[in-house]
Amino acid sequence: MSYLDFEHISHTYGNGSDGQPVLSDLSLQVDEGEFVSLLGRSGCGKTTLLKMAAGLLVPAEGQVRIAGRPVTKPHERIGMVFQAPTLLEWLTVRDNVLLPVTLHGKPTAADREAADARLERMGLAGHADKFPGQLSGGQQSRVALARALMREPTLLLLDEPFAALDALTREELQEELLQLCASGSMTVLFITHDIAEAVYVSDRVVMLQDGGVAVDTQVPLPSHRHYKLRYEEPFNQLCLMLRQTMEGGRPR
Ligand SMILES: Nc1ncnc2c1ncn2[C@@H]1O[C@H](COP(=O)(O)OP(=O)(O)OP(=O)(O)O)[C@@H](O)[C@H]1O
Repeated sequence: MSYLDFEHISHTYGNGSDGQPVLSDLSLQVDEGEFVSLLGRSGCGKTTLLKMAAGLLVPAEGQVRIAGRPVTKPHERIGMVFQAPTLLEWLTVRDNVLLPVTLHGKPTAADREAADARLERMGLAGHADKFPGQLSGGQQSRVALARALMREPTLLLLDEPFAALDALTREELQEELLQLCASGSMTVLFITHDIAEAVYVSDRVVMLQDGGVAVDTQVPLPSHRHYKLRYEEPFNQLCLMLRQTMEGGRPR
């Protein structure tokens, strides 16, 4: 069943995008529990679309719906992670994870326990009382993910969350993200520039081009992912097709 709907979205920013539409009559449906990656050249409108899903930007034309309801403001069951972990340096790791709760009131002992449990799940037990500056980049990304999951979002929006990490840490975080999403109850929209990352983590890959959807393909891989899949033929064929489309070449 469709959970997140972009219906005939068109958007122009004015001066910032030279008056050209960034998105032009784009429609896209994401099912409940589906993990969809958005790929596309820099500036094609991926973040614009994500901001619309988050209720941070209203499309000039068209409508975004979550569970059938029009999105007009930020929705409380949405979790977001940005490229930079955007942690508050003056708060401890635990208090950063608690931030979505703190914004609505004083955290209870149960909230603090829940934050610690999330940190433990992300391999960060023992780091709760540290400050973000005392953590590595990968650990900070894990804290940002734990924070996004704190209020058990139904929709997780990720904007290149692992872009600044080294290749192996990035792969570890991809695995952790897949485990976190394994229950299948959370719908995920994941922006990345990395074709292999998009294919590895997703049920479906959507490529944006010229303001619309250029490719919308299911990922034909078993739902239980294992790193060896990255070296197999179906994985590489799909990566090649996406790369050729992104380069403007003809898809095979
Ligand atoms: N607030 C804004 N004001 C004006 N123009 C903007 C604004 N935000 C984005 N743009 C422009 O809209 C276009 C799409 O931006 P967007 O950030 O959605 O692209 P993107 O696909 O996420 O890019 P990247 O992969 O580089 O992050 C770009 O040309 C950008 O310069």
